[in-house]
Amino acid sequence: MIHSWWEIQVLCDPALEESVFWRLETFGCRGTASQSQNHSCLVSAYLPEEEAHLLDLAALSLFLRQDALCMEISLPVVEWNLIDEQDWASSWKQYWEPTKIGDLILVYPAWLEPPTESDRILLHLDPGVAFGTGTHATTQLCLESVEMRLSVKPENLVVADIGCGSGILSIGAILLGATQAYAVDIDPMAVRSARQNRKLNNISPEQMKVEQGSVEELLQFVHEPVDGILCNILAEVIIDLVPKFDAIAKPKTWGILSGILLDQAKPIADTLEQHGWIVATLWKRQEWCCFNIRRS
Ligand SMILES: C[S@@+](CC[C@H](N)C(=O)[O-])C[C@H]1O[C@@H](n2cnc3c(N)ncnc32)[C@H](O)[C@@H]1O
Repeated sequence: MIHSWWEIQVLCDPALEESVFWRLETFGCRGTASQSQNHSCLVSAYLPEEEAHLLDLAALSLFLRQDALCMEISLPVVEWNLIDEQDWASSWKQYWEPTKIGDLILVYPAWLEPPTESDRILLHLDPGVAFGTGTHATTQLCLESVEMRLSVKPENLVVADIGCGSGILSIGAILLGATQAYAVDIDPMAVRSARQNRKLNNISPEQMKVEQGSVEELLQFVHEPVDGILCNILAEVIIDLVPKFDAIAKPKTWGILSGILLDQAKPIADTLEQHGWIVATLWKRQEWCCFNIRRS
């Protein structure tokens, strides 16, 4: 069966780019990518046809225009077209390039010939329809925090990756020295993508277990509390998940939470405090922030 996708393209002022990413992500888009075009920015994003009606797309366009009006910048041009899965695969891949993250990782598109020599650890990735190419600030903040946490070379470190998307955080953690990662995502397409990327990076299914679900499902296969929790999901979802972290945490467990807009930081911090977590550091990039947390 041919699967059709909406290709949504937004030509906007670069100042609007982060809002556009956020709106598209909230809308449920996958494979979001951007490229510079003269003094503008072209953001492309993809969504299965059955997940949006024309009216939804029109409303999205209206929100994007309202965002630009509030920021007093030029209005974006928003267009959408239906394309089939094969076109989708080639459409967005052309915009994605190898991306350095932190001091150690180089995220490398799986369809490009890898360099024979590199002073970085190569993380091979084909996210398919899943979120997590490494180009988004929220993923970068997470991976940089993982690098910082693992710089002390801990032994037998186990992480849980909630909302794994392409698996980029679990794979990154293992390449940086974690012994074991448990990854879950409610989206079956993300589960498929994370498993494929695990294979691309020569990681065994035992070392990186990937299952469909969330914290509840994680509990069925994680029998010991983990050392680190990685979670890059929208703030509203994180607020619901924080009370469930207890079940997989021990007194020294740390967490890295991303996907949080700066103006959502306070409710997240309050929720964490109410559930026995301390915000150790808060890293910012553009309008996003990433919480490094530990038990109080
Ligand atoms: C922003 S993406 C993050 C992907 C990847 N971890 C990264 O850092 O780039 C968020 C992912 O969380 C998943 N998700 C959303 N709500 C969830 C929940 N309650 N439990 C588990 N996964 C969830 C989505 O399907 C999506 O793949």
